[in-house]
Amino acid sequence: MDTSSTAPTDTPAMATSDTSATKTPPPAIICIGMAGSGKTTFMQRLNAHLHAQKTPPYIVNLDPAVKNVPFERNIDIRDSVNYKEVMKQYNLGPNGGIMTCLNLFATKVDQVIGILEKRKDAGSIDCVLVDTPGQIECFVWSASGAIITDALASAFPTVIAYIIDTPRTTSPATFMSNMLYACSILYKTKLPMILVFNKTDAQDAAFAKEWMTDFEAFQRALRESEEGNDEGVGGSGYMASLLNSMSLMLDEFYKHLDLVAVSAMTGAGIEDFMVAVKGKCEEYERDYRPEMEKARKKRDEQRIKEKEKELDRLMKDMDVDGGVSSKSGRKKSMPKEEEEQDLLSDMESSDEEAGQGMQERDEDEGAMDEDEEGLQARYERELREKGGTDAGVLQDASLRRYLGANQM
Ligand SMILES: Nc1nc2c(ncn2[C@@H]2O[C@H](COP(=O)(O)OP(=O)(O)OP(=O)(O)O)[C@@H](O)[C@H]2O)c(=O)[nH]1
Repeated sequence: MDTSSTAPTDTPAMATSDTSATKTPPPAIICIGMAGSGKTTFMQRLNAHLHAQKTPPYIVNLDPAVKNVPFERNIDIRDSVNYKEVMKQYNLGPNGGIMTCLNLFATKVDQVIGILEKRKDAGSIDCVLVDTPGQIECFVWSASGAIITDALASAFPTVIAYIIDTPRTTSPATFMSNMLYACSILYKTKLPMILVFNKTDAQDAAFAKEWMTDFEAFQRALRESEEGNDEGVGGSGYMASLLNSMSLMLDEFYKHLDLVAVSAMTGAGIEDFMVAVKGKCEEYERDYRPEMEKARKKRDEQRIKEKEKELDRLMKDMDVDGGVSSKSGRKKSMPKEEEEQDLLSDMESSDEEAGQGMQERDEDEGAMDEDEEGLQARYERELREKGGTDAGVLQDASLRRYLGANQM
């Protein structure tokens, strides 16, 4: 298979002048957002900002389908897998191609984390930036996306930056859809999240801040859009009441989020974003890491228990526990039901040994038996019809031998 799947290579990140920064672990920022929300532009702006601060980030591109990336990457999925070739070889569409590339890349995630950890230990990383495919579900809802995110989160304080296209979110319906998506990503990844309202040079994000902090303001906007027959709300009472109940439910969710208004185009709000990242990293260390470690410990314990159970079962199957004195012997301390079950299987096996159990029929063998029987019956009938013993026939030594052999 020529998917050009090679080990990820990294381009050395510039060593920072201030190695004291390594005292606090560098954050990993995973940029997720709908297609066209401005992830790449945002990363480009962030990259420029961090370079200006003399803390250049370590950049990982996980979008195999992107054509031009306007900044230097240290690790690029496109160096490991060839998106077009994957599509051709597996006969896939664009989304299937992206998912397969991510799956192939996920098999090398240990190497990627190894590279990152080496750089972290050397103190040459201040921040890891990860760009993801615009087909959000390919990353968020795929097993490989979860593997990559988990691996990163186990090595670095990881923050999700959920990029939102502000001008396209001004209607209560699209706003709510976006919030639900963010909520599901938070639930899926279980990582701290920052809502990045991008393109604020084109549309102020004040309305979003208001809707997220003042439930009544959102209700008002809902009513207005219903009266104005807004896109998605459409005068149907059902949609408005659905949004209404959802906004109540999401009220709790908003409390766990930071909202930052930025313009990737002009650079406004980037500093606020970095402050929010710092806050989320503290939150990660305080709340998320202990939870993650608890979950990992539980998973390991569960795995050990399952292994012990398997081993126990295997030992029983092999009679290593000494519970059986002989094949037909009674088994020590065995519950009645189990004993019956075991007896049944013993019977089955002894039947099999005696050749009475259910066995596959050998067709040739059966045909031969029938032929032999038929021949003997035919011969006896012949004898009877010819009046008992036909000297001529019985004198035939070979036939006598044949009859004798069959009557034995
Ligand atoms: N006005 C304005 N336009 C922006 C801003 N950020 C991005 N854009 C524009 O939005 C469009 C999409 O930007 P990208 O950065 O390619 O978006 P993306 O999310 O990476 O796109 P995919 O990777 O294809 O999903 C481009 O035309 C950008 O110029 C911004 O802050 N303000």
